[in-house]
Parts: sequence; structure tokens; C-alpha cells
Amino acid sequence: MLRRLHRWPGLLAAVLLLALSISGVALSVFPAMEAMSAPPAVLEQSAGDLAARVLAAHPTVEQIRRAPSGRITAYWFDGDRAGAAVIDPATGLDAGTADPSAVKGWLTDFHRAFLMEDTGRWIAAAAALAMLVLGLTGAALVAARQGGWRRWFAPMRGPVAGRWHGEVARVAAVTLILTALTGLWMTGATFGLLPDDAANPVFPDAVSGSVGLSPDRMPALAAIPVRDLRDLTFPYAGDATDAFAITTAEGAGYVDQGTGALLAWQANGPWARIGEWVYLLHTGEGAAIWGLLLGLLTLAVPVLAVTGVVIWLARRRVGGVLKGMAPAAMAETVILVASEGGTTWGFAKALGQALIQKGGRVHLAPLAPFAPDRFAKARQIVIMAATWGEGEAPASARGVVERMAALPPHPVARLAVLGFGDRSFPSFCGFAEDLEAAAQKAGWQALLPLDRIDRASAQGFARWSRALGDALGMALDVHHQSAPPRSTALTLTRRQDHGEAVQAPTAILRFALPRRSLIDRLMGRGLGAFRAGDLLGILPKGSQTPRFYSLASGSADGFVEIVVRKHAGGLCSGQLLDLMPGQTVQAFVKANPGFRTEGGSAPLILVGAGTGIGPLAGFIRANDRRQPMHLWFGARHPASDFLYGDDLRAWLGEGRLAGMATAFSRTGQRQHVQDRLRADAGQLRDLMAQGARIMVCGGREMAQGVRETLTDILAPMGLTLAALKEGGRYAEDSY
Ligand SMILES: Cc1cc2nc3c(=O)[nH]c(=O)nc-3n(C[C@H](O)[C@H](O)[C@H](O)COP(=O)(O)O)c2cc1C
Repeated sequence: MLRRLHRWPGLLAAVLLLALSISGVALSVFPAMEAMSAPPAVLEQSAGDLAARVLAAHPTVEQIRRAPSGRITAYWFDGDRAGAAVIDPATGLDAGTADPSAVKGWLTDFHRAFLMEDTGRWIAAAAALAMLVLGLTGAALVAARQGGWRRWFAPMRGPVAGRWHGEVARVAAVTLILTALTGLWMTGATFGLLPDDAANPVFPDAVSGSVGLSPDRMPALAAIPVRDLRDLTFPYAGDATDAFAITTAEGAGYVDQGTGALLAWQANGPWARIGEWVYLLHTGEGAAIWGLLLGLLTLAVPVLAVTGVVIWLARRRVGGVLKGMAPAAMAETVILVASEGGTTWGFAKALGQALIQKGGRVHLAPLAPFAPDRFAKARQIVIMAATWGEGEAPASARGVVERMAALPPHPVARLAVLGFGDRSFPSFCGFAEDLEAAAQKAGWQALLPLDRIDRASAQGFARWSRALGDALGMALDVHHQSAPPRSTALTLTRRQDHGEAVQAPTAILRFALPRRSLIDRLMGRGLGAFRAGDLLGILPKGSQTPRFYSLASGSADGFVEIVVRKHAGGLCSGQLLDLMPGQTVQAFVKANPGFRTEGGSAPLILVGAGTGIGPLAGFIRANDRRQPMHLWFGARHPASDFLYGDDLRAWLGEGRLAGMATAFSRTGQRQHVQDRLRADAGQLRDLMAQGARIMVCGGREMAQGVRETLTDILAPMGLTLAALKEGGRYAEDSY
């Protein structure tokens, strides 16, 4: 509901809001320009003093106006020729032209009414209303995504467009809501929809009848500082029955031209006073710095509009709609999905469609925000949750485990959790396990025990669906084959072979970086930007299931590089090792934010063995800032599988790599990388004392050995790997 309320006003008003925001940003510069170009104010000057000086310079002056920016303009008549000029308050003399900027005038008309008078004003007001709805629903969505209002500024993860949308929204939301509200107020005032209680004093019944007192000797004008002045209209020349009319920030009144006494005064009412603030907050006029800040934050609107449309297009691609879906409050079966890459949505829709075909009332929704009390009629809730990072929740479902543990269970509905993951990760379906544990703790009734689907297995899902059917007392057998991800052809440009002599054929494969047009970039097509440590999914011929390889290069390097070891009988590794320059494979990139370098000056301890050197070599190659990186690398024999050996030596010379320690298992040394770490325990502790971060990459057994060794080495310092991981100082990519 919240998302729909956010989506439709957004898409409908996107173009209008773009026009309003861009003209608004341009207008925001004028208050600052005016404030800078206005002649300096005179400290503590009174309205009387200013009027006297202007009168001396322009004996036929009719009116003096002070803009919120501090700019003072005088208007007079020379015979029948109207004159006007910006005035220097110190001298009363002309200091510049009073002609309004044509650009500003055009921009203001465009911003207020798209150059269409009243019709345009209503359209602009509708756009402001859309922006208000977008701001409020958007803020609620950010809070839901972050796992609560208190986590508003907690780090955000997820796909690029979504992250940019969220990051920008959380900085600009308050200002955008304020701008929409003040804009709507100003429209209301223009159309007379708000009470008008601005001062409008009645002309005095009697005046002294004398004339000629100099304004600087008038007590009423002496009491008004120039900074409060808005408008001073002089009496009609030669008319002894006329009076000075004065308007200030507080109200308006009349002053006798013979005695200088205040003859009448009326203060502004509360609506007019609020109106003044609204005007200042919306335009920044009279508050130049606020105006510039406002302009800067309004730049968020184009960013939000573009990323919003990209998110919508991406959702349409993966999500789509479930035909015949019941509303949340009416559904018997509720399917909740936590997904990052979108494949889990495909399974959820297939299940939903099958249940609807059997006459069920089904509702399908994202897992977050988890609010079981919305499902008033639910008999069963099915959670389908993918695992990301290292056993973590997809970005969109962060905070749900905590929420689930804290909330009371649904009074009626029974729960089934189905995990989607990849058995080759150390924490297979870790997020689904956390959800199941939280549900048990909160006291949910189980519909089915936790089950896990490995690598989007169609067979695994069909088996689970049959078990679900049994639990629901119906025959169910749902078959869904997830579509292979959109892939791009990569052409091999170079291969370096290693390891043949030590029975570990391994190759460093380098592919050309395919070109992407601007349209491809905007639509998220083609190989996106990536960094070393992200994953390259390869679709081998004869299989729909991708195999993932850690990237040894970033897109900034201008090529795509992976390190592949041939596995006996391995379909994908076999095809890759047979590849010759000029030949292609189908591939796509997946971000792996849990395994990235963070820069800074603290040392980085890199530990890898075999093909695990890939991403580490990528980190070192990209180390232009010369962060102290220390590598511990294990292989079989220096003459055969010292991957990147020449490069590493060159990078040591260039200072990209600060230190390198190697361990070889098939030489006289007979050492594994863990043994070398143990031998270098003193150096490792020194580096840790300097705040070093550890990154480990390689096979699962090696990673296990490294963890045990590091645990022993770090224990005397009172450091545990769990605490280091929690603090972001230990990251592992094992396979
Ligand atoms: C960077 C990355 C990290 C992953 N981490 C895990 C993990 O720790 N445990 C797991 O079981 N699966 C992990 N997976 C596998 C995904 O859970 C699996 O591909 C799932 O089907 C994705 O579903 P989705 O497309 O709906 O997000 C990971 C996948 C990627 C790309």
C-alpha cells in the first residue's frame, strides 16, 4: 500500500516535479546574488533617516521599498517620467538599476504557473501535493527499509539505483516535505483560500494639516529601524490632508507629515505572520544561505525522479503482478518475500498463482515491513527468504529478524519459512535460519519445518511445494524454473596457465570489457560497474545455473579478470579452461559488498591460497593510494602455480604491496599459508595493533584453517574473530 502510494504520484508527477525543482534550484541563487549585490546596510539606521536621505537626492520621491534581501529601491516622478533606482542607504543616492532581472521574472512565472496563469498554478499545486505524498510515504519507506526510524542514518545496502534513491531521500526528505507544504500554503494564499489578516489600517479621520517636517525629525519614523521596513509611501505632493503610509514586518500604519506622529497602526494577524515565515522558508528570500541550501537539497528531486523510474522499471522486470491477488486484510494465505536479485519472487509468484488456481485467497508482498497484524484473515503465512552477504538478509529485509522476535505471533496463522541460498556458501540459508529461530522464540505455530532451496533448484522447490500441499490438505506440485539472469557475451583476450606440473591446472582469464551505451547504463543493461571481489556469474553451455567466480579486476581496470581452477568433471571450469582468445562466454556481474576494501591508511592483511589470490590481486592492483597491504599467499610450487608472481613482485616495487609472505606445500618448505601466518604471528599482532583489517579468500578448508590460526594468534591481544567481524575488521570469501 505504502509503496503503491509512493509509486503512482511519483511516476505521474515526475516530469512536473523535475520542471519545478530545476526552476526552483535556479531561483534559489537569486536571493544570494541580491544580498551580495545590495549596497551595505547602515547599522541601526531608522526609516526616517533613510527617507530624509532619499528625499534629498530625489525631491519627488513617492515610495521606498525594502526587499527581504535588504535591497532598497526608490520610485519617483520627474514631471511625467517615472524613475526608479536601487539606493545606497548611506547616501540616499542611486546605486544601481531597479529593473527586475528578466531571467528571474521568467523563471518565477514558470516555477509558479508554468507560464500559464491560474491553470498553471493549479497544476503546480497538484505537483506540490504529489511531492508531499511522496515525501511522507518515502520517509516511511526509508524507515521500513532501515528497520526503524532510529536507524534512519544506518548504512544502506542494495542495488545501485535503490541505494542512491534511499541515500538522497534520507538527506533531503525533510526539506522536500517542507517545500511542498510551504508551496501549497502559498497557492492557498494566492487563491484566497486562507484567511487574510494582514494589516490594513483605516486612513486617519484627522491630520494636523501642516506639511514640510523632514522625515528624520519624525518621531514615528525614527522609531522604526530600516531592517523592519517594507514600504514607505510619501504623501501626495502639495496635499496637506495626505499622510505617510508605512508597512513593516509587523504591521502597517499612517504617519502625520506635519508632526511626524503615528496616526493609525494595525498589527499583522497570526495568518499573515505565518505567511511571512512560509514565504521565507519556500523562497529563501531574506535568508540567502538557507536559499542556497534549499536549492542544493532541491537538486535531490531530479536524482530521485531518475533513480525512482529505474527502480520501477527494474521491479516490473522481476516482480510483475499476481493475477487475482487478494488484499492483505482479506487473504487466507500470505506469501512474504525477501529477495535481492529477484529470483525468489519468481518462485513466490508461481506458488501464489498455483494457490489462486485452487481457489485460494492469496496475498503476495515483500517481507519488510513485517507487520503480521495487517493479515487479519490469514490462516497461513509463508516466508520465502534469500540469504546474502555472509549469511545475511537482503538489503530490503534488514531488521525483520529483530522485529519478528519482538512482535507477538499471529493469533491464528501458522508459519512456514523457506530459505533460498547456495550450499557453497559457509552460511547456507543463514537468514532463513535466523528467521525460523526468531519465529520459534516469539512463539509462532509451525506449518512446516524450515526447508532450504539450493541454487534456485526447480526440483527442490517442487518437493517442498508437495509438502506444503500435504500440510494444507490439498494436492500441490509447483514447478518453476527461474529464468537465467540477463547475461552479456565476454570475449577472452588473454590467458595465463599455471599449475599443470602440480596437478592443479589453473588459468588467469582476462576478458575485454564490453562497451555500454548511455541507454544501456540507464536501463541497467550490460555488464554494470564492478570492483575486485564482486562476483562474475558464468552461464556454462548446457546448464541454466550460473557458477560464480570472484572478480580479480574492477571495471576501472578496463578488463574483466577471473582465476579458474579446473575441477575433475566440472562443467563450467572445464569449458573455461578450454577457452581460447577470441572465444566468448555468457556472463553477468553480481555485487559482493561484504568483500570490499575500504581504503584509509590502516594496514590491510590479505590472506589467500590458490585461486583465492584473484580478488586480492585486484585489490593490490587498484591500490593507487598506497594503503599498506600485506599479503600472505599459499600455493603448491613457486615454479608452477605462483599465480600473479611477476605482478606481485612488480607491485611490491611500486609500493602497491607493502609486504609479501609465501608458503609452498610441494617444496622442501612443505608449508601451508596457515603455517606461515603462525610463523609471522609477531608481525600480524603488530599490524593488528595498528588497526589492520583482515581479508581472507580461498577454499573452505583453507579458510577454516586460517580462522583457527588467527584465533590463536589474536587471543593474547584479547581479540576474537567474531568481534573483529562485527566491527568490519574481518571479511572472508570462501568457496
Ligand atoms: C554476493 C552473494 C552472497 C551470497 N551469500 C549467501 C550466503 O551467505 N548463504 C546462502 O545460502 N546463499 C548466499 N547467496 C546465494 C543466494 O542466496 C541465492 O543465489 C538466492 O537464490 C538469491 O535469491 P534472490 O535472487 O531472490 O535474491 C549469495 C549470493 C550472492 C550473489
